[in-house]
Amino acid sequence: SLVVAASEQSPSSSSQLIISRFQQYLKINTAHPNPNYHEAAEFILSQAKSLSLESQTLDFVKGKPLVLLKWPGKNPHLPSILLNSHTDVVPAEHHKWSHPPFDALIDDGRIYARGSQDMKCVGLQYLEAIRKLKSSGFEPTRTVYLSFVPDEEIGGHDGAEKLAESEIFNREMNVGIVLDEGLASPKENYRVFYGERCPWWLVIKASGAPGHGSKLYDNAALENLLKSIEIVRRFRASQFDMVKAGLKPEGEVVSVNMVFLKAGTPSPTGFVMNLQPSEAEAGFDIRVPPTADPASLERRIAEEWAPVSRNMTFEFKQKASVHDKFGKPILTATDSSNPWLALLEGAVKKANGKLGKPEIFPAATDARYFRERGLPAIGFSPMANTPILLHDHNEYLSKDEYLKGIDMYESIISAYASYVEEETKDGVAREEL
Ligand SMILES: CSCC[C@H](NC=O)C(=O)O
Ligand SMILES: [Zn+2]
Ligand SMILES: [Zn+2]
Repeated sequence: SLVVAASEQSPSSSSQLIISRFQQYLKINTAHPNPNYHEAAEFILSQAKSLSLESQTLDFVKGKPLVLLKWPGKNPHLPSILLNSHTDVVPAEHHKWSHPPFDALIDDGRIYARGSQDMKCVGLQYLEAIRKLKSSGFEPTRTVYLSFVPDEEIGGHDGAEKLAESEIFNREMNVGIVLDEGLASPKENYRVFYGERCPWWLVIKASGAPGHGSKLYDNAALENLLKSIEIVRRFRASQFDMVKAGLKPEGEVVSVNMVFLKAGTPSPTGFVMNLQPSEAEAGFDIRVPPTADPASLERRIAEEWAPVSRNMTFEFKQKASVHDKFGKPILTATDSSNPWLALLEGAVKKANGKLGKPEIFPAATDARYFRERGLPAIGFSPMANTPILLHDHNEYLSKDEYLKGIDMYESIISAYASYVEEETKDGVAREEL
């Protein structure tokens, strides 16, 4: 007979099912500003049901469901593992893509879709790895949680931040380690992150006397703003030069990029051309490494970028703290005090992958909300030999890399969920087993 039982399906047809589930998730349009969170939550819940995972939907904020799944461990007293992923994606300019961003079409082995790298891949890879572990009979010693959170791309305030400060997180879940997103790697090494830069979104404003377009005079608003922009650009170049010279990795310098410029007196045909405006402003996306001195950067902003002496003011639209409440940089330990990094490395190796040196993530992720609470959090998205296309046009992930990533998580989750030897250096058990 041509009928084949599901359990006897060839590896290739089971791969096809895995890929088609990924496509299904990618086709749900969860782009801002109107993400379809409801459909994404339904999809995740249906996957959880097929895996017999416990599930609940947390409605911290109306219209923004956060799905929490649980795979109970044999020893519920051990700290649990949290596998986090965000369900939202950034918008796409449809007409600039070679393949529509929410059709998840496959071309030449590549799956094209917004979210294919950032980070629907990871969310579903966790689940596919659990599917494989379950069918192999694996039983976790530690409890494994999975959180599918909204709003990462707009700051995470109604998503991961709410979860991290919730009653359930702090009283019930007893999380000991968090895995969250990383970045693709164009080389054969996977990248791994132990911290991230803090976003400071700065707006500087200049004001000055208006004047005739023909008049040369000091302290015009635009003149003053341009002086600041020149100074900011010099600083930007000094930071970028260190990266170009190989003196510092990308995550360890301050980045400053101008993201808007606003000035001029509108007219029906554009702007009034013979009037120097009385106000001008510019916006900057600044990223501050946890290793930088935030006070000296703030001084630089107040004294050089927006000085009162040039009639300038400034305001932060976003200003994440670089230090924790003890004044220490918010970083996950990379030494032997943190067993999870070595476990990750070993697990990746076991699945025939290679891990690069731990880095600081250049942008922001939800991991910071967990690190702020003193928990170790590691950023990792298993995509090697892949160009970094997050937030770009034609974001894609190859089928093969996606499938390989599932093997990585199978190895990682089994290592993490089985890990019990938590001992201090003198051999005294730190936890009661
Ligand atoms: C202010 S939080 C912004 C978070 C966003 N994260 C991913 O791109 C980022 O811009 O890094
Ligand atoms: Zn992301
Ligand atoms: Zn993103």
